Amino acid sequence: MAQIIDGKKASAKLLSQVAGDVIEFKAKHGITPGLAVVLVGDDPASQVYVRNKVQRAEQVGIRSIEHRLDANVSQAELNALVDELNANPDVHGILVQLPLPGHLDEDRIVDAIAPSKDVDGFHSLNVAALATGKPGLVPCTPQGSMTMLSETLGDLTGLHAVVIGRSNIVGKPMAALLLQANCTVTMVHSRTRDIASVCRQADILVAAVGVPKLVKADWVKPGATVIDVGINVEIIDGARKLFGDVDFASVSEVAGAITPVPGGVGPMTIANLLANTLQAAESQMPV
Ligand SMILES: NC(=O)C1=CN([C@@H]2O[C@H](COP(=O)(O)OP(=O)(O)OC[C@H]3O[C@@H](n4cnc5c(N)ncnc54)[C@H](OP(=O)(O)O)[C@@H]3O)[C@@H](O)[C@H]2O)C=CC1
Ligand SMILES: Nc1nc(=O)c2c([nH]1)NC[C@@H]1CN(c3ccc(C(=O)N[C@@H](CCC(=O)O)C(=O)O)cc3)C=[N+]21
Ligand SMILES: [Mg+2]
Repeated sequence: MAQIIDGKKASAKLLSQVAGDVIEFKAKHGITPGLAVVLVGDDPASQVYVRNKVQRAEQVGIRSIEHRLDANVSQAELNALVDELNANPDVHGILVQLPLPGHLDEDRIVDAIAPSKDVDGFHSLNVAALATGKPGLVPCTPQGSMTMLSETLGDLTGLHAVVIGRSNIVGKPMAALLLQANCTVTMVHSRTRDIASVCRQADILVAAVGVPKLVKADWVKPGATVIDVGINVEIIDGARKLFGDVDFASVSEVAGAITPVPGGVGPMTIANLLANTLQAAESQMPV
């Protein structure tokens, strides 16, 4: 039976570090770090995440400001809000919850955010910084996954990491961080041939797909470390249940260590968002 990597515990540790650093920041600068969360439309799943983010922010002493916009908001109206938040000195971090409704251009909105306030690390300049190993804001989910990997495995040098999924928000930045940590990195996706046999070579297997229970026991090398990023919601007998991209019941009998869903990557994502907000606030202070 695999070791269960406890994301709640890891996130509690990071949150308490951030809370301490926020106290220092306030004492030093006399202001409170602020995070603006922009939610367009009324998708219930997004509302849950946004509520979680706002609650955790308050717990660590970060002021959070929620902006809810109608699903029909125009590109110009959303851009105007982002411009206003960019100019507001009380706002140090800006997160626009994705995905946006289809009539809005996600790339243009993300690139409208001031790079120094881009706590998701999705702005083109932060993407470039990550790709070239320069300092910048790093996406929260991959960052949180790396922390759990390091705590589980120590130095990752030379390990073969396979990342399933190539999205800009998870798969690609995850691969960049693994490469930076000296892993040999393979990316697989919906067009990969014989995906099971590629995954079976992995010492580290990261699943960021959005297909419930896609990864089966025979995709996993015995003893491998499995990071399950997937958050798939199903309603079973009227109750809301979460599933990862990994078939936890069977894979946990083969893997050496595995993150559960819920209680794995999700809580670490939020803790890293708040760590990034503090980092962003620090970077905006006069020297
Ligand atoms: N825990 C957390 O904090 C977070 C969780 N998530 C969750 O992670 C998952 C992935 O999110 P995201 O990256 O945004 O998703 P996207 O839909 O943007 O990307 C999914 C990727 O998976 C690939 N894929 C789809 N089906 C298959 C398949 N059958 N076999 C192999 N590859 C496949 C796609 O391939 P192709 O490119 O070829 O289409 C694509 O690259 C979701 O469940 C999401 O909810 C996301 C963000 C944060
Ligand atoms: N701009 C932007 N940035 C994001 O970081 C972003 C986003 N858009 N859009 C959606 C995805 C998804 N995401 C999650 C964050 C926390 C949990 C989380 O806390 N999950 C809990 C369970 C929460 C529940 O009950 O649903 C857990 O896994 O234990 C899940 C998913 C961030 N995302
Ligand atoms: Mg996506």
